[in-house]
Amino acid sequence: MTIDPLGQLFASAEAVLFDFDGPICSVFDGYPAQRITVELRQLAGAVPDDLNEAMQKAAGPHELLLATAGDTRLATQLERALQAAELAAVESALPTPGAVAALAACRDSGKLVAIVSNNYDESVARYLARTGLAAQVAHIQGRDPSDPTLMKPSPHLIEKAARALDVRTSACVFIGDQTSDVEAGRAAGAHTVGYANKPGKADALALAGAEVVVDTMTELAAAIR
Ligand SMILES: O=C(O)COP(=O)(O)O
Repeated sequence: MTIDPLGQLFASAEAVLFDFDGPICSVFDGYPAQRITVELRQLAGAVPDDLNEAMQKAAGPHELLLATAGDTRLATQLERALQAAELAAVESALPTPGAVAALAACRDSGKLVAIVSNNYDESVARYLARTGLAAQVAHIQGRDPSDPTLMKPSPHLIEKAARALDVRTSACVFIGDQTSDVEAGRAAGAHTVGYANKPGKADALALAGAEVVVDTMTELAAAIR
C-alpha cells in the first residue's frame, strides 16, 4: 500500500487555510516589498537610535511594522501607509500556478477555505475580487491593524480564522511558504504544509516542523481532490 501523507492530511481536514503571499499570489511582484520598506523608513523619518537599529534590520515591510510596535503613533502611521501600499501592490500581483486549482479542489471536496495573511485584509479581498475567486473563500483573516505583534508567527490569526469558520484548529491544514507560517500553524494546533517556492526553502520549512513540504501548488491541488 502506498502511503500518501499529503492526501491523508487533507482527507481528515474540514478546512484549508492558505497563507496569501506565496501560496495564492506574488503580492509584491509589480511593487517590490523592498521598495515599500524603503518608503516606510523614509516616512518614519528620524527615530531614536534603538528603534532605528531595529527598523534598519527589518527584512521587509511587515518586519518593519513589527519593529515599531512599541511606538503607537509611529506604528499607526506606518500601518496606514502599508495598507495603501498593499492595496496598490495587489493590483499587479501575479497568481501562483496551481492556486486556482487548489481553491477549486477545496470547493469540489467540500472543504472550507480561509486566507490567513499578515497583509491588510482589504488588499486580499481586492485581489480575490479582481481574479474572480472571492466566492471560493469563506473568510479572510488579515493582520490586526491595531497590534502588529499578533502577526504570524503568533498563532492569533490562525485561531481567529478557525473560530470564524467554526472549526477546531486541529481540523485545519494551513499552507504557508515561510517558517513563520509553520511556527504559527503549529502554535495554533493546526496541521501544516510548507510550500517551498524557492530553492533552499524545503529544508527550512521541514526543520520548522511542517508535516509535509510541497514544491508546487499544483501538487497540493492534486492531493486535495
Ligand atoms: O507578505 C508577507 O511577507 C506576509 O504576508 P502573508 O502572510 O500573506 O505571507
